Amino acid sequence: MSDTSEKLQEQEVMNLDFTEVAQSLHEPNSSQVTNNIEPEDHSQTSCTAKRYKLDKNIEASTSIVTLHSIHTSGTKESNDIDSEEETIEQIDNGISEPLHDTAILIMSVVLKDIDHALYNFILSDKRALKYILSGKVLNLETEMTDYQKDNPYDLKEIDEIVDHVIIFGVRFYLVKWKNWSKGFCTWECFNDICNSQHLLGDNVKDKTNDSKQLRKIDGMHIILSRRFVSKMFNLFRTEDGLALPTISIEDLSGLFDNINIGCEMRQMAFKRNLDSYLGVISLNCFQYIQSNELKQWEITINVLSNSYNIKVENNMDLEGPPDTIVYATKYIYGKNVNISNDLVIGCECTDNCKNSTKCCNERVGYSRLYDSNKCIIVDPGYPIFECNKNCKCNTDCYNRVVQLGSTVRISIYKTEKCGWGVKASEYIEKGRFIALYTGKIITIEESKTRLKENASLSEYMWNLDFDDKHNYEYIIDGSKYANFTRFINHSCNSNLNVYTVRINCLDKTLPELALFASKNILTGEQLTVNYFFGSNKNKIGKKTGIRCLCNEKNCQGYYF
Ligand SMILES: C[S@@+](CC[C@H](N)C(=O)[O-])C[C@H]1O[C@@H](n2cnc3c(N)ncnc32)[C@H](O)[C@@H]1O
Repeated sequence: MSDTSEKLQEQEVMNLDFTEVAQSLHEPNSSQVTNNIEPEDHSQTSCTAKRYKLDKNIEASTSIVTLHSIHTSGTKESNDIDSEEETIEQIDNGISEPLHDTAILIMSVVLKDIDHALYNFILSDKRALKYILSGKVLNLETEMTDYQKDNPYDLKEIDEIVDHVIIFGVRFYLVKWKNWSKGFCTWECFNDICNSQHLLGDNVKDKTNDSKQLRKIDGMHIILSRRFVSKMFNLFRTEDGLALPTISIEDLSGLFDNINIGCEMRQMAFKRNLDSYLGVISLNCFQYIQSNELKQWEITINVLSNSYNIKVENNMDLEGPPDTIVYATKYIYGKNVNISNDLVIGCECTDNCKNSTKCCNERVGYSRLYDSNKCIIVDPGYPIFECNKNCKCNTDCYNRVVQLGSTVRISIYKTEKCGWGVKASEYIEKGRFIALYTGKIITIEESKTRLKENASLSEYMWNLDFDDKHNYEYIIDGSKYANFTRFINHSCNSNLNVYTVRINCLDKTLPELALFASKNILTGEQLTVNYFFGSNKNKIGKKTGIRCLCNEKNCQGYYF
C-alpha cells in the first residue's frame, strides 16, 4: 500500500465522529433520522469505513471486553479457528448460565427470531470471529477521563452488587441500580466505581468481599457500562425513541479489513473504532429486545385494563418494563380486611340524574359532583357518592364517572431523574377523571410490619384516612399490586387531586381513591400528585427525607 493511500485511510479513521452524527439528528433540516450516516465516496481507497470520528468520551467510557472462555481454574484463550461452523457451535454451546448483559446471548436470541444482517455477519465472518474470540480486553481505561470525572457514579445509586467476575485480571461488578429493574443491571469495572466514589462504602464492600468462586463464563461478552449507555442515549435520543447510527456490513467489514494494516497508531485507531462499533451494535441488540419487551407489557396491561389507552415508552435507558408489579385494576383485599355489607340505597331519578336534587350525593347532604362533561366540580376533600347498582338510572347517568373506568390516554415513561413516571398522551381538561389508585388493602398492623422490613414502601402506601383522620383501619399498598397510577411521581406543584369515592360499598373504612386533574394538562405533561395530599403538611420541608426533584418554583426541597 502506498504512503498516500495509508495517509488517506488514517484521515478517514480520524474523521469518524458520532457527536457530529448525533448533531445532524437534531438539526431541523435533517430529513432522515435513522439512516443519516451516508458513507463518503471511498472510491479512492480500499477502506469502506465512514467518515466519522467516534467521540472520545464514548470511546473512553466504553468497556468492551471480548473473550472466549474463562474457567475457575484460569483463562483459556482461543485464537485458532478451524472452521466457522465449529466456532459458532462453540459459542452457542458455551452459554451455560444466561447473563442479561452478554452480547452473545443476545445474538443467539435475536438470531433465532430475525434475520439480522449485522449479527449474521459477525457470526459468519472469519475475521470478525477471530477478532472477537482473540480473548483480549479492549479499551479498558484505568484512568478516568474528564467526562467520567465530571459524571461520577453516585454510590447511593447502587442498590446491590449482584455478581462479580474477574476477566483477565480486571474485576467487574454486576450492579443493580436503585429504581432500575433487575433487567437493567450493568457490568461495571471496579476502578470505575471505586474511582468515582473514592471509597467503596461498607455496604458494597461487604457484598463484594465474599469468596465466591469465579463463575465459569463461556462465549463472547460485550460489556456496556451504564455510562456508555447513557451517553449514547443522550446523543441519539429523538422524540420517537433512540435513533442509533446505522452501521452497515461494509463499515464493519472495512474496519476488519484494516485493523492489521499500517502503522501501530493507525491500527489502534481502527481497533478503537471497531470496538465502539461493536458497542453500538450490542446496544442496538439490547434495544431491540427492550422494545419488544416494552410492547409485550404494554399489550398485557391494556388487555388487563380493557383499554387501548396506555403506552409504555423508555427513551432514557435500556431498562425493560417495570414488570415486577402485578397489574391490578381493582383493590386486592389482604388478610383481616373485613368489608361491611351495608345495603346501598339507590336513587329514583328519572332524568339520568341530570338536574335531580335527590340523587345519591345530594341525598347524603352534598352538592352535585360532576358537570355535563363529567368533570369534577367539587373541591378535594369532598366525599363522592356515585350512583350504584340499586339506582334506577343507567350508565349514561351524570353521576357515574369513576365506575365507568379510566378513559384518558396516558403513557408510562422513563423520566430523566425520577424513574418511571406517567404523562398525558392527550390534552386533559381540569376535573377529568384519571384513574383509581389500586393496590392491596392491608391493615395498619400489617403495614407497620412491612415498613419495618422496608421503609421505602411507604412511598406506595396511602392511608385510607381521608374522611376520618382518627378512625381509619386500612392502607392501600401499591408496591406490588397496582395499576399505572403507582408510577405517578410526586410534585410540590402537582396537577392531580385525590378524592374518596363510594359506589356499591358504603363501608366508611374502605373508600376507593380516585385521581382527578386539578388543572388543564397539556399533551406530554407529566401527571403528578402531592404525596402529602390530605396529610399533615408540616412533614414537608423536614430536611430528613428524600430530596425532591420536581423542579417546581415552590418545591419544598424534600419529601418523606
Ligand atoms: C410511588 S413511586 C413513583 C414511581 C417511581 N418513579 C418508579 O419508577 O417506580 C415513588 C418513587 O419515585 C421517585 N420519585 C417520585 N417523585 C419524586 C420526586 N419529586 N423527586 C425525586 N424522586 C421522586 C422516588 O424514587 C420514589 O421512591
